Amino acid sequence: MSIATENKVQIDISSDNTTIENNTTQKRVVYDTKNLNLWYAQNHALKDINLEMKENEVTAIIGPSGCGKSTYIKTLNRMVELVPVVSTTGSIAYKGKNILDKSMKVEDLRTRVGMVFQKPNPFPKSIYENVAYGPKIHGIKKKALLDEIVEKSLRGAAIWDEVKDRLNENAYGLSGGQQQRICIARCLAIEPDVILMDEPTSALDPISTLKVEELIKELKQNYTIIIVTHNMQQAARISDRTVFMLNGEVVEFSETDQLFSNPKDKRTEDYITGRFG
Ligand SMILES: Nc1ncnc2c1ncn2[C@@H]1O[C@H](COP(=O)(O)OP(=O)(O)OP(=O)(O)O)[C@@H](O)[C@H]1O
Repeated sequence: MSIATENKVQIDISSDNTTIENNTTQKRVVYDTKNLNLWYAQNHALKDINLEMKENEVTAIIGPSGCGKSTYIKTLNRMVELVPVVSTTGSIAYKGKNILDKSMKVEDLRTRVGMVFQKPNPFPKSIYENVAYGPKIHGIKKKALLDEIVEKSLRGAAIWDEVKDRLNENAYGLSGGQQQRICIARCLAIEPDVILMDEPTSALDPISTLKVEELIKELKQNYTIIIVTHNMQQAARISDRTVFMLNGEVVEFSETDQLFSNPKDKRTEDYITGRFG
């Protein structure tokens, strides 16, 4: 069943997943955040956040230091709960289910949602073992299947050609940029739907950064990507939509081209033109 509205937007309500359809796109909403508030003890770090993130898109989150970017992205896999003083109100629906609900098993969520961090953090193991680790934990034991997953994931992370002859070497022997792509391969090996990236290139040189950016653009064909970045040029280069946050609030959320060329809010304009932050 669908509801057609005057501006030809159709909302499919036949399943528990919301689909927004117009003449050119039909993309499912993967994360639907509604009235999210988060406190670290008394510190009100996220204030009434309302955001929709769609499948096969890159959503960038930008804003000055301390505005809540990392806090928000870490609520999307509930990593933020590792801080004991955290409390929340509101909801974050992931494919229709509220992940903040205590009945949601965090292990299940994290098999669907992978995360790549600011500093490459491979395990002190071989390249092969880094990538095979997740599938092994999920019970895959057959060597042939593990080999297949490792190769597919390394190809997916655009690093297979660089490492295929040294799979048994320690991942620490790779460059920072290569290590970050190993971490992305490790993430792909568990076949997530979503990849969260918290400043994934901030520790990388410009050439490695470019490779990871190219990779992100390719990965969005199969994954939904949400990336926190300090680098506005990066957000402009790789994302479909951009969120601008300030003091724990979402100031503006729109298509990336629109946000950078024609911001609606004066505070967004001031930030992207370098007047503060
Ligand atoms: N573990 C924590 N315990 C207590 N307060 C925290 C914790 N992490 C973040 N905060 C507070 O939450 C607010 C938002 O911080 P957050 O790290 O999310 O911002 P950010 O936009 O990611 O900043 P940056 O760009 O510097 O990484 C800040 O006031 C910060 O001090």
